[in-house]
Amino acid sequence: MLKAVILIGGPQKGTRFRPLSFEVPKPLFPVAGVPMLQHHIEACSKVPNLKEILLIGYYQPNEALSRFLVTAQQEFKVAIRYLQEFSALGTGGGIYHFRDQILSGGPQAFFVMNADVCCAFPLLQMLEFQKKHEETHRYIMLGTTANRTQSLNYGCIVAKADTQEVLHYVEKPGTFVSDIINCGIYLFSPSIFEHIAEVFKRNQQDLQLEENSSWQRTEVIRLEQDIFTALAGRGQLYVYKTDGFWSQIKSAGSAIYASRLYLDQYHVTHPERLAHNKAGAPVILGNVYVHPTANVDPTAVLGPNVSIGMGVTIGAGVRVRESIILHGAVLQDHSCVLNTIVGWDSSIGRWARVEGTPSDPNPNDPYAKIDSETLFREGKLTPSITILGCNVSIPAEVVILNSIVLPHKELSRSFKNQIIL
Ligand SMILES: Nc1nc2c(ncn2[C@@H]2O[C@H](COP(=O)(O)OP(=O)(O)O[C@H]3O[C@H](CO)[C@@H](O)[C@H](O)[C@@H]3O)[C@@H](O)[C@H]2O)c(=O)[nH]1
Repeated sequence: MLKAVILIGGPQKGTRFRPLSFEVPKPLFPVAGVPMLQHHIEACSKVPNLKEILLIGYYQPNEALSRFLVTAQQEFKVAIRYLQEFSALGTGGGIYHFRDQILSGGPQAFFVMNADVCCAFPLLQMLEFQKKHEETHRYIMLGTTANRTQSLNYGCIVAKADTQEVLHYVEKPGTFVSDIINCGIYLFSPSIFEHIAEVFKRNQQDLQLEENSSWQRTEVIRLEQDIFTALAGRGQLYVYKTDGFWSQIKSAGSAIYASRLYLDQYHVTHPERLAHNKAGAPVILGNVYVHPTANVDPTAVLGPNVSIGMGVTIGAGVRVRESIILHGAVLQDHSCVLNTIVGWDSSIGRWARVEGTPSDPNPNDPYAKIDSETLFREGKLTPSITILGCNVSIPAEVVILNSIVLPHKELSRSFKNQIIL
């Protein structure tokens, strides 16, 4: 029997996702028409004998999460539970704290996945890789190739060329270590907890020596720095390299990029989710997802890379490209929306133009990843995609460019490169 754990983090971690994470926990933000987490869950549901998925995080239980769990369990016919950490315990501390729940029922192995990645999830291949070398391959991490500069933003893996044994692991190094990076998806045998227990005990001893020590700190354990670095070179940790698509989803801009990757995958996995050109329907360019309840005027032009949410209304002559339109939004006649996320229930007036600047990876570098852009550079807002928070109202005939608009704002004029509070 197998299990899977998805590390969903908690509220303060989603800062690069504001103002969207005000409304919905980041792991539930829709990517290619479905909550980010649903892609992980669907991949797990295709693994034979995977009996349970545990979401571990420090969000307060909330209605959106509970509703999602109920629907996902029904749709994917797999048990899913949310386990709440009392505070952020780190990527290793969370699974250690809930080790009894993970190990109940006696799984031979379990997957651990970061929630904020988008990926083809080659879980079956990882399992096969482990099975082939049962004696040694206790812990497998998914790796992919990045370019030299960007590799510094990730966990870097040096592996033996023939066996793929991890010889050296450095989390976000200061100088170049390796162009193979950690994708944040692992397959562990239960014995991983022995290694985490060692770190836990060491933390305890260290804290006993300190004054004003806090009990909580012994429980904070990072898989990357505390476990992988120590396991490297000991013949137990291996990397399975994938050439499939992979990206982090840290910022709102990367959600649009991740949507593009998943929409492309829908040609194989969910062709029914892709809109097609037909008589009396809007013009579709490239990959577009339209929720069945959306009301789109046949003279609108959508795509490429557009996701239209539940109950959205799109008027005559509207143009949408490289954007996510969240549920209940209204795009009035002849408005134009490019490289933008339009928040829930927002409305864009007639002939208005809402536009952002994409932060796509360099298309000429096959290993380039999306940069998780910082909000400000040299005191100025970096040009990025435009984000309208929920219930924002944009008047007719204005231009909103490279801006972030906080929820419930009623704008009265054009704006450029601004955060509108
Ligand atoms: N439950 C729980 N989850 C957490 C916690 N801290 C982080 N997470 C979750 O763990 C994942 C990793 O988050 P970060 O700690 O922010 O790390 P990172 O900068 O994304 O880097 C990690 O992922 C990269 C791939 O995307 C890796 O390259 C890198 O090595 C590392 O594993 C995210 O899904 C986040 O929600 C925690 O205390 N508790």
